[in-house]
Amino acid sequence: MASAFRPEQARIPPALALPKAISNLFCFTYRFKIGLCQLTVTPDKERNIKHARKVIKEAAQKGAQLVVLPEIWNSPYSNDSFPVYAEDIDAGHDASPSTAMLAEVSGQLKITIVGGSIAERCGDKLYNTCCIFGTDGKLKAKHRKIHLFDIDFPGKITFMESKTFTAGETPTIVDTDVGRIGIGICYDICFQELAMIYASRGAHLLCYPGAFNMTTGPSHWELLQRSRAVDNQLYVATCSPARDSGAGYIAWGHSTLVGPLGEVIATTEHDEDIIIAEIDYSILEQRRTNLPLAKQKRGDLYRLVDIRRLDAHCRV
Ligand SMILES: NC(=O)CC(=O)C(=O)O
Repeated sequence: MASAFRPEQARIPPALALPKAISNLFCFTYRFKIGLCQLTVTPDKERNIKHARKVIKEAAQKGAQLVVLPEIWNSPYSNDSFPVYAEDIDAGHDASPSTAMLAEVSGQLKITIVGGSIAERCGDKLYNTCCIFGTDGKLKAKHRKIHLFDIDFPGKITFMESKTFTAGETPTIVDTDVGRIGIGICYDICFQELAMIYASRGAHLLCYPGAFNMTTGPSHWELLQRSRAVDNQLYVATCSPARDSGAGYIAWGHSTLVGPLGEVIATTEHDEDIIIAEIDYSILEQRRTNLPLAKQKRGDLYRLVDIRRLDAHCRV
């Protein structure tokens, strides 16, 4: 069933156990294929852009209506590289060849793209930024990573994204032809409140372009995705770069789609791959009827506060 998504309908909070008769009135693209492109990334930016274009086309040929790319897919993941590869996304296509390619290809193929992330230059600041393009090739939203990856596992990995990046200030939830999508970048997945805010605003799917590593990957990557999905009763999709054992930062890989009961629907190992998997939003309603968490919450005892009034940033 593929028809236009009606964002005004999606604003209805997802507490969602909607009666079938009502949900049948909705015009979401209820069932569609998602493509998670676990790309190899090299120091050659031009090659990375060309390669991403080719792989996105392949995913679309395999039926993907929504394509997701990895975190920092056009450059190595390092504080030395971010300033060198950064692009001024708002300054037009010449200043941002990576997002120019995403705009072109999404419009040409009439697909939605959650464009992983790239280093964005804005004045004297750098951000780790995800651009979301609609089926008309237009930029629908930009998410700047809110939680910077500053961690220290002595003898294993220390990384300080805040050496180069500034943290974003705005949660991003976006209405697309393939539903209402909450966006986070990698470390953003560790913060449950962000996912809860998205769920409370009617998200069907959370997309996290990410690049976990050989320390955090084995212990946290799948666990966090399944937790965000089962706690919020929605789909969660992640997309990592493929692993390059010779790189300064070694990505874990294992891009994954998780369903609303926390079940892994599709995943892969660490090599380059395209995961094509089906999403069916009609099961959200059913799962939330089976397990009516939203109705059973004790709002008299605890409550989530949306300090930044997320609706103001919801671009439709
Ligand atoms: N790039 C990251 O933000 C990595 C991350 O979050 C991790 O835990 O690893």
